[in-house]
Amino acid sequence: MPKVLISDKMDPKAAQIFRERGVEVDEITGKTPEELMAMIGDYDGLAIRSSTKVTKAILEHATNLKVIGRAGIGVDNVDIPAASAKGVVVMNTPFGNSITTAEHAIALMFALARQLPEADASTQAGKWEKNRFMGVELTSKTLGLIGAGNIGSIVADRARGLKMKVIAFDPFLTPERAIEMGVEKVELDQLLARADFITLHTPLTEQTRNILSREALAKTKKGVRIINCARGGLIDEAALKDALDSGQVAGAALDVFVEEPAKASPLFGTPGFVSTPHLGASTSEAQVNVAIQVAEQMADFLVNGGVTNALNMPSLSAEEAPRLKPYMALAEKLGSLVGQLAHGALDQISIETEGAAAELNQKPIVGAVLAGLMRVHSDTVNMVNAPFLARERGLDIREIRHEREGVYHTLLRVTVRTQAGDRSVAGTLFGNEAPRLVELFGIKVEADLDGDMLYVVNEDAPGFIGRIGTTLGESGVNIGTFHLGRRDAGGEAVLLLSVDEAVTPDLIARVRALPGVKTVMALKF
Ligand SMILES: NC(=O)C1=CN([C@@H]2O[C@H](COP(=O)(O)OP(=O)(O)OC[C@H]3O[C@@H](n4cnc5c(N)ncnc54)[C@H](O)[C@@H]3O)[C@@H](O)[C@H]2O)C=CC1
Ligand SMILES: O=C(O)C(=O)COP(=O)(O)O
Repeated sequence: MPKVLISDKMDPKAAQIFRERGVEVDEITGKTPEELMAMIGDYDGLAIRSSTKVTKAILEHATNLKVIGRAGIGVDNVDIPAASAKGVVVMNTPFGNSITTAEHAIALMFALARQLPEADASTQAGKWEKNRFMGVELTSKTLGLIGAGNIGSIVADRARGLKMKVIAFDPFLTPERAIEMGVEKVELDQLLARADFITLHTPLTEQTRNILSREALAKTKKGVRIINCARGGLIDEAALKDALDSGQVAGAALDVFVEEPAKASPLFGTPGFVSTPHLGASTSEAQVNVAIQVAEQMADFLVNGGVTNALNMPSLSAEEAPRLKPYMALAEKLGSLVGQLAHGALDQISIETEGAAAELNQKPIVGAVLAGLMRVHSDTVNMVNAPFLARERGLDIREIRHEREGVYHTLLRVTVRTQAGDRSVAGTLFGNEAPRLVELFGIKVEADLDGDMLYVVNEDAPGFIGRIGTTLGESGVNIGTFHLGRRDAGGEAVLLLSVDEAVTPDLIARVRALPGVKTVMALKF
């Protein structure tokens, strides 16, 4: 039974779903990195929010880990390259808390416009400072959206409902989408110059880090109010403090900080500054949504192999999974076959599909070919880390779909480029489910690729099959299946034998000693 650790506070629905789906679950929150390192080895899955930091060091101890599920959106607390290299799938729940977070941004915008936190504190202190708190209206003001994705577009929608003018800076926002959203697409400098309020909704990346830098803040409209419900690090906090002090920025509301938990900050106590402790996603509705989604996605993966919302591997829907399953088995076997047979460095791999195979989602097929190929050299390779490792080794990966149907109703061909030239293998599915090799290095040969096999290339000559049968018999090796193919009569012939036990070096030496034998190799599937 797969076992999952929930290491951050999560709605109880998550644990309930794991149990219902046959996944064992422990909920242990608030552990130090050292404590997490000591326990992570027991688990197949790790369910987190933003508190747990899944570092490379933790992943190194995660000997059984297959999936990390983020009950939320941002995954900047997960070292995704390290997880990918280890073959661990990382998934998030990209929509479950977006409305809630957008609402928090709007709430903070009102809090700034009407100085609600300060007015509340003053009133509850018995001061009744009616003349101290003069606000501003939102109607007709310009809201500058930095990042117009899921959350940004909900914020834009709500802001338009408040009769604000919305302008957006997002390099990936198409003009059509901007029209659909009812926003004006602008460059960052224009946004800074024009916005009365600025709200940030981008992930934290190398491009967005300090997007509101000291220089950017200096370009803002005097008296601007800024909201950040996305990620700490998007704003230079020291520069923001100075801009608040100078009055360049009239108000700033931060839900997220460079260092979290933020227990001290020069910003604290600054007039016009409002903060919440990373509460963007904290509503009961959003927490139930993300808990249910993450548990279902992780259970799907651990129990059935379904992949949804993974950040480091292609999705595989519950409908596609059964159709793709035999193709992935075929793809993995063909990848493994070329990996075992092709010698020396490979610099290019082409994965061609024809007929029915060409109509399927190609990404999982490509992932499975690469996993088969790379696993020849490492036991820890799987569909997740294979493409990553292949690219790291400089392998040029090509996907080619042929609409036409050839001799076979469905065909998958894998060709690798080696120093000795191209090497190609092809396979089909018998009865739409049984993987079958149909071509090996240009020679037609039909074979199942299963268990231990012996691969022999020899000169096609009478008597050879008898001799090899005798040699195996004398070695006490039982032949399961026997497949033959040849380029042309009297030319090069290929023999693929499945055998009931592992092929020993002694057997290889005996076969190699037979007249006419050019190559002998043990294969394993
Ligand atoms: N405070 C909280 O509790 C929560 C925070 N978040 C954070 O909100 C952020 C946004 O989430 P979503 O809207 O769901 O993400 P999304 O992926 O739907 O949208 C992000 C947008 O940022 C844009 N973008 C990327 N690079 C950019 C750049 N250099 N300049 C301008 N725009 C750029 C993208 O094109 C995309 O449209 C994430 O960082 C997420 O972690 C999400 C949920 C809760
Ligand atoms: O979903 C996100 O990106 C968030 O930042 C929410 O964080 P949380 O799960 O509340 O710690």
